[in-house]
This record gives sequence, C-alpha cells and structure tokens, in this order.
Amino acid sequence: MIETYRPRRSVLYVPASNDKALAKTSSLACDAVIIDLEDAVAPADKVAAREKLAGIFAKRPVANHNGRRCEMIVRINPLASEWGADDLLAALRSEPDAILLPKVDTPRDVLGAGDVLDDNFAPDEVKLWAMIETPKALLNIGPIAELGRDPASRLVCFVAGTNDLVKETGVLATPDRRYLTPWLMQMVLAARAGGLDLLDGVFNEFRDLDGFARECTEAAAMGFDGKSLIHPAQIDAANRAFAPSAEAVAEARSVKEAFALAENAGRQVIALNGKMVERLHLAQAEKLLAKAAAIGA
Ligand SMILES: CC(C)(COP(=O)(O)OP(=O)(O)OC[C@H]1O[C@@H](n2cnc3c(N)ncnc32)[C@H](O)[C@@H]1OP(=O)(O)O)[C@@H](O)C(=O)NCCC(=O)NCCSC(=O)C[C@H](O)C(=O)O
Ligand SMILES: [Mg+2]
Repeated sequence: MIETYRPRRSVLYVPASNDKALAKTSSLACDAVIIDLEDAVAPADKVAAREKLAGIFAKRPVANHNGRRCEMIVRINPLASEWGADDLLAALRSEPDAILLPKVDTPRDVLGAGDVLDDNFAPDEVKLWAMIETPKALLNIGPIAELGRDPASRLVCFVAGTNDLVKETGVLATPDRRYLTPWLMQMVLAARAGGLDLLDGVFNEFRDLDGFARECTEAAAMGFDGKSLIHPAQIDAANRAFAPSAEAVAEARSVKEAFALAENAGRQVIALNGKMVERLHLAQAEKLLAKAAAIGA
C-alpha cells in the first residue's frame, strides 16, 4: 500500500510577534509554516503574540502558489511554563493543522498535550509534532516515537532542535555537524520505527545559501523528510533537496515498467541494466513516484 504523502520539505518558523514576517508568509512557497510563540518571542511579548493567533489564522491562505494548502502549525511554550497551557488553548481555538511541542522529554509530555486536544478535536483533526532537543528526549526517543504507531496519540512529526541540543549538551557546533550527527541519525531511526515524519534543525547563518544548500543535501541523504527554516531565502533550496531528483524519478519509472512486463509477472528478482532489482525496490520506486507526483516534480 502506498501511504498518502504530505510534503514537508520546507517548514518555516515565523515569530508570532513579527508582523512584517507574518504578512509575507502567504506569498511563500514553503510546504508549512510554524507560527512561533516560543524561542522567537521575548517573554515580555508572549501574551500579545498569543493574542494575535486568531487574526493570523483568519487570514490563512486557502492555497499557496503550488495550489496546495500550506500546513500551519503553532509552536507553543512548554506546557510546564507559565505560558504553555494558555498557549495551547489559544492555539486550538485557531484550529491549526498541528501543535508543535517544544522541549519534549518523555512520552508523557506528548500524551498530556493529547489529553487536552481530546476534549475538543477528533484524532484526525489537530495533530501533534514534537521537538527533539533535550538530552532526555534523546534518551527516551524510542518510546516517544512509538506513540506514532497509535493514531490516538496524534503524533505525526519530529523536529530536530539542534540549537537547544548544542546548548544543553555543550557539543561544538561545527559546519560539518560531526558531533551532532550520531544524534540526528538516532532521530531518523526512531522516526522510521514510529512511522513519523522528521525535519532537520535550522541553519543559523541565513545569508550563507551555499552552506545551507549543502546541509539540505546532506540531511536528505541522512533520511530527513525536510528542513526547518528561519528565513524565506532558504525555501527554494530545501524544496529542491528534499524532492526526488529527475534521475531518481527516471530510475523508479524503469523499475516499475520492468516489473509490469508480462515476462516478469510473478518474478521476485529481476536484472535491470546490470543491477539486481527485487520487489522491495518496486515498492520503493512506487513510493518515490507517489512523492514526486504529490510535489509536482
Ligand atoms: C533571522 C531574522 C531575524 C532575519 O530577519 P531580517 O534581518 O528582517 O531579514 P531580511 O531583512 O533578510 O528579511 C527579508 C524579508 O523577509 C522577511 N522575513 C524574514 N524572516 C522571515 C520569516 N522567518 N518568515 C517570514 N518572513 C520573513 C522579512 O520580514 C523581510 O520582509 P520584507 O521587508 O517585506 O521583504 C529573521 O529571518 C527571523 O526572525 N527568522 C525567524 C527566527 C525564528 O523564528 N527563530 C525561532 C525558531 S528557530 C528555533 O527555535 C530552533 C530550535 O528550537 C532549536 O533549538 O534549534
Ligand atoms: Mg529549541
């Protein structure tokens, strides 16, 4: 069975306190935006930012330039903070596609937010996304990801919080991310085990578009579904890097065509252009083609 693919290649944080940035979002080609109430908003502005949510969602565009509806997510403050509970209630009144929970440490953090959502929405309505950005989240990542196997948990996506991970662990943030990579790969494994989407962390040097494109290419190779972004200039490179390449689409088509030949009906393994190809590659090819079709690649 081919799962429905929801592109999340480019997911842009927009501070709820930044009117200029908010005004720009409807014209952008990102797959999703995260309206941020957490780290992008100063403590003194948090209540005012929260009060703007209704107005922000009232202006929600029906479709972006691709004719697709851009997902809109709200990142609330941690539920244990003085703002978290009110953020969650205000966010729910705006009916976002998902709530992004920051500083998740344990499965209980996700289940607790889910309990609040259950009072208002069916599990297929508002979803939960979780930031993986604390040492405890990494230690508990298997059980957190496992929640993704139960639709009632609403959990559908992990977002790597590399800035907080660097802050909390003291690892050096090098351009090649050598000290972060083992944890990022742990996130990839856990997300796949739980059937979750997974977004890479942000690239802070937003004027360095070459460096950004390199990091996107690497993240796509590592298995991420997309990247979290901080600036509109980062959208195009992310959309490109996380879409199937023309070569990959052509190869997937040839695998599909080869298995469709009458002579290969019932065969589990075939030879194609000097390579062994199995039915598992056909499944992979069909998934890639569905992804390319959904993106319009
Ligand atoms: C990084 C910025 C502060 C830079 O802002 P600025 O100097 O204003 O950039 P520009 O002048 O180049 O902007 C050009 C135009 O683009 C608009 N803009 C800029 N950023 C955004 C955005 N994020 N969304 C929408 N529009 C945006 C500007 O308004 C300009 O518009 P115009 O003049 O009309 O052409 C700024 O980009 C920014 O604040 N980015 C978001 C920062 C943020 O959200 N941070 C928190 C999330 S990251 C995080 O928390 C990581 C995670 O938790 C972890 O732990 O790692
Ligand atoms: Mg963070």
